[in-house]
Amino acid sequence: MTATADRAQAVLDPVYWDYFAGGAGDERTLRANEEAYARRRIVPRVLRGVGERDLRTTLFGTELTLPVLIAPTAFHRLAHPEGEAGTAAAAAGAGTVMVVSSAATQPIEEIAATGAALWFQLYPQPDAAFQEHLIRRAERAGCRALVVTVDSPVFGLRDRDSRHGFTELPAGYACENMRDAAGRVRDIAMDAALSWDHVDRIRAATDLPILLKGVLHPGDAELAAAHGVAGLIVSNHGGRQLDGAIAALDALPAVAAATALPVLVDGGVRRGTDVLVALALGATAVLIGRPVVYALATGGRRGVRELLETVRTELDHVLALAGARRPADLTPDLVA
Ligand SMILES: Cc1cc2nc3c(=O)[nH]c(=O)nc-3n(C[C@H](O)[C@H](O)[C@H](O)COP(=O)(O)O)c2cc1C
Ligand SMILES: CCCCC(=O)C(=O)O
Repeated sequence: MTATADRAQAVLDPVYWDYFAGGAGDERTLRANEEAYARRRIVPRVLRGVGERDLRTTLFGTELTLPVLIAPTAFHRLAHPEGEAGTAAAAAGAGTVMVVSSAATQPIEEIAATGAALWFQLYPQPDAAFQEHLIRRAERAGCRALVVTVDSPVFGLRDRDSRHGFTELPAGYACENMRDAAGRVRDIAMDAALSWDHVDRIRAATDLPILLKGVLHPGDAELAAAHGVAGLIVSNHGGRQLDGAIAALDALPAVAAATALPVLVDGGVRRGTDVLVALALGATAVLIGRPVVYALATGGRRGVRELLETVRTELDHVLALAGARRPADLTPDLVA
C-alpha cells in the first residue's frame, strides 16, 4: 500500500493529494485506523483441512466474489480522467460493489453503464423534496442499496484543505448527482439538526435497503435496528470528521455484539490480513477508501482492478494460513 500511496502522491496535484490523503485536526484518528490493524495479531488454527477457499459473500441479495467493497469517496475525476466510471469498471470486473459518493463527478447513469453493482451514498438532505429526487434517480439508475452517511452533521475541519484554500471543485467539475429537478447542481447540505426522524423519512421514501454509515457507538446500533435499517457501516469517515474518534476496528466488536444486522467496517483496511481481522472481529464485509483513489490516480481502472485482485489473493492466502475456508469461518478467537 505504501508504494501505491507514494506513487499517487507523485502524480497528483499536491492540493488534491492533501484532500484525498488528509484527515481532520491532528489526524490522530486517521493514523489510529491503520494502527489498530497493526496492533492485532492472528492466532491461526492448523490441520483444518481447509482446501480451496471460497470468498463469496452475499449482501442484500447481491453476491460479491470477495467481502471487500469500494467505499464512497468524492471527486474521482480529480484523481484520473476515467473518474468514477473507471472505478466502477474495476468493481464490475472484480465482482464487487462500488458505493458511489454523493460527491461523484460523473452522472450515476454513466457509472451504472459499466455494469457494476452499485450502492448510492446519500448525505441526508434537509430539503425533503430534493432528497427524494436524489433517491429516485439512484433507484432508476439501478442502485441496489442506499448508504446514508450519518457522521457528518457538520463538515470535518481539515487543516490541509484550509491551508490550500481548497473549498470547491475547479471549473469543469461538478457533483453531477446533486442536480435538482431543474438540473441545477446544489451544494451538499450538512445539517446538525438531523435526527432519527430523518432516517424514518428516508426509509418511508424507498424500498431499497438502507445502511447507516458512520456508526461507532453500540447504542446507535441498537437504535438503527429499531428504525428499520438493514445494515451498518462502522466508520469514522477515514479520520476526516471527528479527530479523536475511536479507530473503526476498535469500535467494531461492541457494535457487532449490539445488533443482529450485518455490520460492515471501513477505515485503515490495507491488506488481506486486515480483511481477515475485521471479519474475525464481527464484520460481514469491509470497504476500502483511499487505496482505491490512489490506484485510480496511478493506473485508472486497471490500477483499481489490480488493487482488488491483490487484496483477493492476499485474503485467500491468509485464510489458508489461518485455517479458515470461508469468511464465515472466522471467529474472534483468531485475533489477539
Ligand atoms: C477523499 C475521500 C473522500 C470521501 N468522500 C466520502 C463521501 O463522499 N461520502 C462518504 O460517506 N464518505 C466519504 N469518505 C469516507 C470513506 O467512505 C471511508 O469511510 C474512508 O475513506 C475509509 O477509510 P480508508 O480511506 O482508510 O480506507 C471519503 C474519504 C476520502 C479519503
Ligand atoms: C462535500 C464532499 C464530501 C466528501 C467527503 O465526504 C469527504 O471529503 O470526506
